[in-house]
Amino acid sequence: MKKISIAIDGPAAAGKSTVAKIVANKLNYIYVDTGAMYRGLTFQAIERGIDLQNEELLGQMLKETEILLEPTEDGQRVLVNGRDVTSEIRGSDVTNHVSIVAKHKLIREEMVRRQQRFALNGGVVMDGRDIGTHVLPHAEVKVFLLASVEERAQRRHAENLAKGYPSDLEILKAEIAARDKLDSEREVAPLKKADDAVEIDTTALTIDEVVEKIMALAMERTI
Ligand SMILES: Nc1ncnc2c1ncn2[C@@H]1O[C@H](COP(=O)(O)OP(=O)(O)OP(=O)(O)O)[C@@H](O)[C@H]1O
Ligand SMILES: Nc1ccn([C@@H]2O[C@H](COP(=O)(O)O)[C@@H](O)[C@H]2O)c(=O)n1
Repeated sequence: MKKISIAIDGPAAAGKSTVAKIVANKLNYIYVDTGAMYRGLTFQAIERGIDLQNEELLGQMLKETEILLEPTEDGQRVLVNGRDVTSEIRGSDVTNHVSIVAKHKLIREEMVRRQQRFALNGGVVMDGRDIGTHVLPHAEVKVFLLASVEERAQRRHAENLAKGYPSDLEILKAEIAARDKLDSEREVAPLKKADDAVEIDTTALTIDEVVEKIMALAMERTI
């Protein structure tokens, strides 16, 4: 069967990585979480005390930084220069600063180059903010996942509580909205639905229902 590329974009906590992982497993494709790459770089910059507005310095650091995404049983491991930072990059410090790092042109150009290399042979499910518009503009399947900000915050809140992390629903909602605003309003490759993407509002859909819809699109384009 032909191996295609599937691009999944959308705002924060819309369910992109959850469904992307399941679809990739079902199709035996590789899964690329591009947000984890921006998060990995942000983690390292914060740790080194680098000014996140300093594009030149961040760009230089990225050139010297290897970011690996390794598949595991239940998801993926993120290695930054060989160091496992999988859980550290999900912390609130990284989450609340990553959009500053991700707005820089130099950073995006290099990240996009690396992401395109992952997809060279097809057979990839990639999620992010600019996959359908910039990284894989020729992807056979493009999906733009949406859900209301209340629903997204509620889902993230439930996830935090299940993991035993402290969580405040109102703070989460404000953080998600702030990140969406930065990601949508930046000059370079903003969060935006590609003209040819299929929009799926997941507010009232289960994970399985969303997966089914994406699998149906994939089957149409694979045959
Ligand atoms: N359709 C759905 N119904 C209910 N819960 C969902 C649905 N899709 C995803 N979730 C849950 O919502 C939370 C956020 O999902 P996920 O991490 O996949 O979002 P994301 O878009 O990848 O987020 P981010 O952009 O912040 O990386 C998770 O706890 C996930 O289990
Ligand atoms: N293609 C992408 C992917 C992510 N970003 C930026 O990274 C942040 C974290 O992404 P998550 O999917 O892990 O939440 C996101 O808010 C963006 O700032 C991006 O710019 N492009």
